[in-house]
Amino acid sequence: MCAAVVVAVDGPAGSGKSSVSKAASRALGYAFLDTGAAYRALTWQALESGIDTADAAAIVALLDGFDYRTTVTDEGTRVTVGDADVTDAIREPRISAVVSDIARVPEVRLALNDAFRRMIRETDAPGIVVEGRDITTVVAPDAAVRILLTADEAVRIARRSAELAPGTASTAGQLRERDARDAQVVDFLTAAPGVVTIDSTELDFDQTVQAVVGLVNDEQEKRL
Ligand SMILES: Nc1ncnc2c1ncn2[C@@H]1O[C@H](COP(=O)(O)OP(=O)(O)O)[C@@H](O)[C@H]1O
Ligand SMILES: Nc1ccn([C@@H]2O[C@H](COP(=O)(O)OP(=O)(O)O)[C@@H](O)[C@H]2O)c(=O)n1
Repeated sequence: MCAAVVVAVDGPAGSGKSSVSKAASRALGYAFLDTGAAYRALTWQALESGIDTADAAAIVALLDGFDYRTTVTDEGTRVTVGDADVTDAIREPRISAVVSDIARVPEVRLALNDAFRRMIRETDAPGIVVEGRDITTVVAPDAAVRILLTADEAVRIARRSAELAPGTASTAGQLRERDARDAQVVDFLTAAPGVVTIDSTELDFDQTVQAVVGLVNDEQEKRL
């Protein structure tokens, strides 16, 4: 039994899942778990090992020695695989381009989901905000608060483009293709029963964070 309040957040690429969830977790004094970082780190490991990401058997073979860790520092969360700090590398477009290959392998999802559930159980914070694609439905369907964070595609592409150096066109194509491929594996475009949709298309960043924090506070009040 997990004593922490679990806040599950799913949504498509660029909807604000990680930045909004991180800020909300800070405001609430909760821990934060970015599940996409683990899929990205395993992808980094595959590319580093010269493995074709379409080779599911080779990817599954990587799982055994996959030494994935996250460390919270004053500068933010650092992600390491073995001795390598991959915090920045896992955000590179070369990773985004093939991460969906890795995420569609059932053995990968089972292994990572087990690890995520363990991290949730072991948190010593009063709550934890967990974000990804299947948190509300598969990883933590019994979470106290379950949110689908969305925004119109054009807005998501504009936000993502503003972060990355390459032109909007390639960002747009990659984001669309990744969402389409990911949606074949898990449904993060429609809210499952009991999941609250927050559409941030017309909200600025702070308003979106406030919407998440408000939902959590409302839920906490109901439980008192
Ligand atoms: N409501 C919002 N208004 C404006 N910018 C936002 C909003 N939500 C997120 N952003 C910005 O959009 C970008 C993508 O957000 P991110 O958290 O990386 O999305 P995701 O994790 O869903 O892919 C970030 O630069 C973030 O600061
Ligand atoms: N719970 C999750 C989280 C991520 N993923 C995969 O990991 C990739 C990277 O996730 P991410 O959350 O870092 O992606 P962004 O939305 O931040 O761009 C996604 O495109 C999915 O392929 C997943 O399948 N299930």
